[in-house]
Amino acid sequence: MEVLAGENNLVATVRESNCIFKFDFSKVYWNSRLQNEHDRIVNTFKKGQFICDVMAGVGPFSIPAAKNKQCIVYANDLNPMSYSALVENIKLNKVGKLVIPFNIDGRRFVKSSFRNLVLKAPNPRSDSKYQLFDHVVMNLPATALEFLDSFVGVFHKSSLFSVPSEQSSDSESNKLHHNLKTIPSTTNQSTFLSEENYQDFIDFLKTSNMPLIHVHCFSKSEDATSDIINRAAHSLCLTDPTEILDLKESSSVTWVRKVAPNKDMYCLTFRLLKSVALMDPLNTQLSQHLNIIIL
Ligand SMILES: C[S@@+](CC[C@H](N)C(=O)[O-])C[C@H]1O[C@@H](n2cnc3c(N)ncnc32)[C@H](O)[C@@H]1O
Repeated sequence: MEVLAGENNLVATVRESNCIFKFDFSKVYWNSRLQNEHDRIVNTFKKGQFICDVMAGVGPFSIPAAKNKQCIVYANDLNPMSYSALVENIKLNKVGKLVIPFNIDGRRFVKSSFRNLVLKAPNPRSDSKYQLFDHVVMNLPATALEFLDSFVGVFHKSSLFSVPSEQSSDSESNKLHHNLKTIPSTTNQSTFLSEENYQDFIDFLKTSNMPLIHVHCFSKSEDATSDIINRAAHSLCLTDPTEILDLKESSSVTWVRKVAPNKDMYCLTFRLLKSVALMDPLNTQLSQHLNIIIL
């Protein structure tokens, strides 16, 4: 983007969904054509739910979710400029008690935020013993389907209880949890590390709703639904793509907008399968590696 005439200043203040967003157009992503899509997704959230916004930008899903639905949102963006604008917009909209901002890669964010939420249990807002996200939003249409591999094994013992190789995200989230008064950090996290507690968590999962994932993508295919489901299934290590659509009440492929004559943007919504979340990520990586060698 370039200024052709007038002051060389691309800082804008925009109103959307009862919220204010301030950002520098030349440094971050903003598209007012997505307002309907932002509203459509946020309208599916129920009051007080837990949201994981993996590619949050300057906050057009996260901030309305907090301000209009009182959701607790873990909001992340890899671009430091987006992160700074997100932090400023959290302040502008006075949702600092509900939105926790992060500035790390999306894959790492999925793993660490899922683990942190489970380990921060119990949730004082509900009777539930452990807390899971209710919704995950992934709006990076060019590659977000590939990021679905971060959910493989996200609740496997090794993902939940091993010490992460990079500590920064955890210490940052611990610091931020102190600001988030609605979820006090637990003092005795080590109790979750035992075999017995992991079994307790597995029993909890048996009767729990898994998160709904809303992942944006592009497709040029005439049969966009099959194209998108096949690509998602591949990232999720599913041999049968129809498994994604098994839970028909919660799965859908929604057309969002045309971005070029032969290219459309869609949103795939599906409930994370327990079998995917509990897969052993090491075995999966090994079998994928072996497949590559054999092929
Ligand atoms: C299409 S924009 C969407 C932003 C916002 N959700 C919205 O609807 O306006 C995609 C965002 O993903 C961020 N991003 C790109 N790669 C990323 C990654 N590996 N991890 C996390 N965020 C990433 C970009 O900085 C950008 O802000």
